[in-house]
Amino acid sequence: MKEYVIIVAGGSGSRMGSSIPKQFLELDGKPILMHTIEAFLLYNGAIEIILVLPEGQISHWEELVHKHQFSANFTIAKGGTSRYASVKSGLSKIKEEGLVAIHDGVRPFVDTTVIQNAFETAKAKGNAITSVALKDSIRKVLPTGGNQTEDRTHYRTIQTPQTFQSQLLKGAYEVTELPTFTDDASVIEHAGHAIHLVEGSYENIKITTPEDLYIAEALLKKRHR
Ligand SMILES: Nc1ccn([C@@H]2O[C@H](COP(=O)(O)OP(=O)(O)OP(=O)(O)O)[C@@H](O)[C@H]2O)c(=O)n1
Ligand SMILES: C[C@](O)(CO)[C@H](O)COP(=O)(O)O
Repeated sequence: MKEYVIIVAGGSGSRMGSSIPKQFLELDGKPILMHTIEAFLLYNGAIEIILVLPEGQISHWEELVHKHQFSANFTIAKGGTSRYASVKSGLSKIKEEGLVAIHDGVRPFVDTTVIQNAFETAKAKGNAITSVALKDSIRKVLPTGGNQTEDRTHYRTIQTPQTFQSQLLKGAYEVTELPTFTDDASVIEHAGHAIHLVEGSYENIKITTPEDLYIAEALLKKRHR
């Protein structure tokens, strides 16, 4: 079955507060987004890559590709004003049926085992959503004020890749966008499908706020040892 990955990098990175979108910040002398692309090429050198970029940053990306002599093949799609709109734009580039992984451009430490497991489960069950167990205790903040303890074994932290049979995902993305959608699992759940969780990795961090860059540097150092 044909394999695609839509790498969503259409955001502005407001929580990072950097002068350029965080997906273009350098780690080990190379933009974060290039590390993410390479992680998928390591899994499958022939995977079809769709890269979703902010419309106003496409020429900046092209300059970076030139500067770093980055030779990967990819199709560019224009990002939207929400993650949902960006994924939808990426999906419009898929013409042939297959399996599609949706992955955050700012999760460069995803490894081959996680990607492979997600594709295999999606092939068998229709979808595969990577997740990890919570490490901290959690409390629920009540609308009436106050808070109460919750059993953390009832919860999982959700990551990407989130992988799907392409027709199933395209169908689900025809529904109206809800403000509560923060990932693709929510979209297909809303369309009535059961979600299949697969194991992610604690190293598969989403680079979101400035301190995540220190964690990213440490993870890179560990990999180079
Ligand atoms: N309109 C958007 C918003 C987000 N994303 C992508 O979705 C991923 C996860 O989103 P997040 O970490 O929230 O990125 P930003 O939206 O850029 O960050 P922030 O919410 O801090 O502004 C990122 O790779 C981001 O580029 C996207 O493609 N299009
Ligand atoms: C898709 C995601 O990375 C799963 O954890 C997350 O939902 C993205 O959320 P964000 O608010 O766009 O960072």
